[in-house]
Amino acid sequence: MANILKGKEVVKKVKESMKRDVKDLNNRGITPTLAIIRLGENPDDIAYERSILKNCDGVGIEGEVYEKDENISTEDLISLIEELNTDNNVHGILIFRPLPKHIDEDIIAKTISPLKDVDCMNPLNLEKIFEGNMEGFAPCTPKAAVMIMDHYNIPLEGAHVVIINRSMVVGRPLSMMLLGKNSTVTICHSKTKDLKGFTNSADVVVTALGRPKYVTDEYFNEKSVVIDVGISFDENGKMAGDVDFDNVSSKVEAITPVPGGVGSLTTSILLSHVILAAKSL
Ligand SMILES: NC(=O)C1=CN([C@@H]2O[C@H](COP(=O)(O)OP(=O)(O)OC[C@H]3O[C@@H](n4cnc5c(N)ncnc54)[C@H](OP(=O)(O)O)[C@@H]3O)[C@@H](O)[C@H]2O)C=CC1
Ligand SMILES: Nc1nc(=O)c2c([nH]1)NC[C@@H]1CN(c3ccc(C(=O)N[C@@H](CCC(=O)O)C(=O)O)cc3)C=[N+]21
Repeated sequence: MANILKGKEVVKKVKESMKRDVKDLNNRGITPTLAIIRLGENPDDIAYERSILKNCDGVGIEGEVYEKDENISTEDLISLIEELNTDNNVHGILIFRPLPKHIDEDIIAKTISPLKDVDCMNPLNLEKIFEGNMEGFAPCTPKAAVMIMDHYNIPLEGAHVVIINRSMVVGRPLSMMLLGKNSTVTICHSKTKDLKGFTNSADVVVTALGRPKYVTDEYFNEKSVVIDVGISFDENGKMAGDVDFDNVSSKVEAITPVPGGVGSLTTSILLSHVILAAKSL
């Protein structure tokens, strides 16, 4: 049976320091506040929003949702972000991605104030990640994946890490963070030939396909470390990762569960960034 890399232990550490910081901020009359912009009804976004709001309550952060039609114009979205940028009661801004196809993502990313950019969308913040500087607002999901591996002492220096995902939320920034850890990184995606060949020869495999239980034991060897970022819901509404946990956990060295893995830590890291923003504004 594999070593189960639970997010819970890391979440606990992050939450403890958040509670202390919120108390200090409250004493100064500040309630740390996150503005969430959701365009349309994407189930991935709604799942994240639900988790964020639940966790906000637990630590004393105010979560405000700005739900807009997915057909909103780039101009209207820019106006909303500019209002939030100048609102002194808002400390962090999160926009769910991917954005609708007609929106100019470059302009939107540049519009978010770098000081409120809690999920690292602005190129000024992203640049730091590309340079290997992980201070400040690192993208929350890649940061969660790296923190879990660090917590459980998974060696990353010199390790071959295969990432199945090339999105701006997960795969691309994660590859840069792992380069900063001296890993050798391969990014795979839907056009990759012989995916199993790559994953079987890797030391660590990070999956973020968004396909419940798609990845089976044939993808791994006995020494594989498996970090499952995928969050989907099966036909009964039950949360599932990309990896067929029951089938894979009996073979590999270590694996993150879903729920209770990377996703839970992503949410806590986001909230810790809101507090960081509130402390520095
Ligand atoms: N745990 C957490 O905190 C988070 C979880 N997620 C979850 O991660 C998943 C991915 O999210 P996101 O990056 O936004 O989604 P995307 O749809 O942008 O990314 C999916 C990636 O998987 C690749 N892919 C899909 N099918 C296959 C396949 N059969 N073989 C190889 N590669 C494949 C795609 O390739 P291509 O580029 O060629 O299309 C793409 O790069 C979702 O389940 C989401 O809910 C997301 C963010 C945070
Ligand atoms: N700019 C942007 N950044 C994102 O990080 C981002 C995004 N857009 N769009 C949507 C996807 C999806 N995503 C989820 C994260 C956690 C849960 C989740 O359910 N978390 C649970 C626990 C899950 C578990 O236990 O594993 C919780 O925190 O309580 C779901 C979905 C983030 N995403």
